[in-house]
This record gives sequence, C-alpha cells and structure tokens, in this order.
Amino acid sequence: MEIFKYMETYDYEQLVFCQDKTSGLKAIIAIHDTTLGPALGGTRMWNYATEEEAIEDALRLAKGMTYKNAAAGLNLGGGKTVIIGDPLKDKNEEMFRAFGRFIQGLNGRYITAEDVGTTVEDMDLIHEETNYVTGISEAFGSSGNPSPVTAYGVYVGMKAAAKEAFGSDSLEGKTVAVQGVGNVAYTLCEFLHKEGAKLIVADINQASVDRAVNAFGAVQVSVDEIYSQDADIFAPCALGAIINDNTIPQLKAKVIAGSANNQLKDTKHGDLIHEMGIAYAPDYVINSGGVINVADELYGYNHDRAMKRVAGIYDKIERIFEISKRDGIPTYVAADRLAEERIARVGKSRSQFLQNGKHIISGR
Ligand SMILES: NC(=O)C1=CN([C@@H]2O[C@H](COP(=O)(O)OP(=O)(O)OC[C@H]3O[C@@H](n4cnc5c(N)ncnc54)[C@H](O)[C@@H]3O)[C@@H](O)[C@H]2O)C=CC1
Ligand SMILES: CC(C)CC(=O)C(=O)O
Repeated sequence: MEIFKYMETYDYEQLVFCQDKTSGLKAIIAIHDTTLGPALGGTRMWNYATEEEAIEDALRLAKGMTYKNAAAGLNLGGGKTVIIGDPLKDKNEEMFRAFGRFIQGLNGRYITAEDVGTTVEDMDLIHEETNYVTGISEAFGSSGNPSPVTAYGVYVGMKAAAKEAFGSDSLEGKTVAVQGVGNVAYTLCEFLHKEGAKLIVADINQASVDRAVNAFGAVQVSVDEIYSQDADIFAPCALGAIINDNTIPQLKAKVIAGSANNQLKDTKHGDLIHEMGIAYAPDYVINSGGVINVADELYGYNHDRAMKRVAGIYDKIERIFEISKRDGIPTYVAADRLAEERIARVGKSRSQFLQNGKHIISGR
C-alpha cells in the first residue's frame, strides 16, 4: 500500500504509529477529518494477519467515524485506533497505559472508546494516563459500556428498515439472521426476542452462540450458512466487508440492518443490493447509538438525553429511505450526502475567524 497516496485520495489528516517494547503495544491511530471537532472513535484490538491489514482497517474505520459522527449531528471528527494483538492473550495493564500516554500526546485531537476486542476495564487503564477517553466506568461519571446503547439504536433502525420493506415496523414473527453474537448483538437479540422475532445466529465463538441459544431459543447455523438463511432480515454484527461478490448471491433477506462497521466491501456492492430491492440501513447510521452515547459525556453525561437522541436513529433511517426513493439513489449514497453536506456547511461557517483564547499578538 502506498500510504501517502491512499491518505491523499481519501483526504486523511494523520496516521500515528505507537510502539512500546515493554508492554508489546503496537497501535495505529488514524485521524481522518477534524472539520467538525476532535476525532472520536473506538479502539479495536485484533490479531491482524499483516501490518498492512491493520493499517487499512484503521484507515477505513476512521473514515467511517467521520461520516458516522457527521450524520449523527455530533460536533466531532472521525478517528479510530487498531491495536495489533490477540485480545484474549496479549493484553496487559502497561499496554493500555502506554497507549493512553500516546493519546495524551495528541493533546485532544483524538478521543477513544471501546470497539471489538476492548472493554470498559481497558478504557479505565487508558484513563489512568489521559482524559481523552470515553466509555470508562460509570463510577467516574462516564456512560460506561456503549454496546447496549448501540444495540438499542440498531433495534430502532431495524424497525424503520422493516417498515420500508414490509410496510410495518413490527418485528413480531419476523426471522432475523444475526452474524456474530458479541456485545452489541447479544443485547440486540434480547430486544428482538422480547418483540417476538425468531433468531438464527452464527459466531466463530461457540460460547457466544450457546449464550444466545439458551437465552432466546435462537437456532445455530455455521458461519458460512448465515447469509443464505430463509430470513426476513440479515443483521451483520461481526466484522466488515461481508456484503461482497460472494455473499450477495446467497442473500434471501429483504432487509440488511446490523451493527458491523464497513459492511459494504466496496461501493459497487451497495449499488447491487439497491438494484436487488434490498432495504439496506447504512451501517454508520444504524450503529451510531454507541458514539452518540459516549459523546454525551463531553457535556456531562445524561442518560435520558443520550437515549432520546439514540431513539432518533429510527427517524434518520426513515429519512434516508425517503431521500433514496426521491433521488433514485442507494441508501448508502443518501447517507454519505447527509454527512458530506453537514461537514461542508459547518466547515464553511467555521472559516469565519473567531479569536479563541489569547489575543494573536499577546505573546509579543
Ligand atoms: N460496541 C459498540 O458499541 C459498537 C460496535 N460497532 C461494531 O459492531 C460490530 C460488533 O461489535 P461488538 O459487539 O462490540 O464486538 P464483539 O467483539 O463483542 O462481537 C463481535 C462478535 O463477532 C464474532 N465474529 C467475528 N468474526 C466472525 C465471523 N466471521 N462470523 C461470525 N462471527 C464472527 C466474534 O466472535 C464476536 O462474538 C463491530 O463491527 C463493531 O465495530 C459499531 C458501533 C458501536
Ligand atoms: C464504540 C463507539 C463508542 C465508537 C466507535 O468506534 C464506533 O461507533 O464504531
């Protein structure tokens, strides 16, 4: 990968490599765009096969955060971190504290939170070294684990997508095929089960599957079979790029609505599912509940205020379907337009000079 060429193409601001030999930390912080404010995005810990794969993931996820935060109406830019390593084996206290010091060194340009492979406990360790971290323990006045709130946002967004596809937002009796039953998807399954939906689940981790089977009577299928299930709704809640040339021909569901980031392998796959008449709830809109929740900490966390805003994901998904139909464009394009228009609008108004802090010549 030609890194600078890639960064220039998608207009990335900064890529930071963090290494700490004692703890084994190898982290990559990607900051995509800070037009709207400091870059906020979680830290993913994953056993990447190659460094290139890790860099690419950090960059793609950071850009997704720019769009997510903009579309959610937050005054935040987009960034993300990946830590290279196995979250079950390679974590230690020093690693997250060293990472916290690297974040502190960015002086507020980047604020972190949880993502795949990291927990509230990891965020608490980062917090030992920096304040630029959200989703820490509630005892600190924080919002805690964002996953249940993300799940609520996905649930209401799925209902809006169901209304578009089936004419009613009721999920009672609907069959939902859930890919990955981790932190977000377990709570999502809880909401769906309560409403009377039937669940089919797949996960590479058998313990996660067992949990959903025992709690919600979900039916287990293998990770390869999840795409082709006779389901009304496909909910991707694991990793990205799962809507691709291989999986699209297998899909029978009329709705795609799940928490995973970067679901489309490429934009052409978004075009293809649009042509097939599948109602796709754009990933970074439907999964924005977690970031809306942690971002509320920046104002002094208020759970009711945050949840009210997260409930608004229903209306946002409805609006995206409206734009999609009005303009004859795929929903992912409609969402991108919403985000890009906001960044352009706010960026333009920011260009009006405002003296902030010390007078510009006061240091003379
Ligand atoms: N946690 C949050 O608040 C947010 C999460 N997301 C996204 O939602 C997705 C899930 O996040 P979490 O639930 O937090 O992560 P998690 O790590 O708790 O859950 C992911 C699950 O997917 C499973 N998995 C991995 N590869 C798989 C495969 N090929 N097939 C089936 N299952 C597989 C894992 O074993 C795990 O159980 C990720 O893409 C994440 O970036 C997005 C916004 C917020
Ligand atoms: C987990 C969230 C709080 C932030 C994030 O990284 C995301 O929404 O993907």
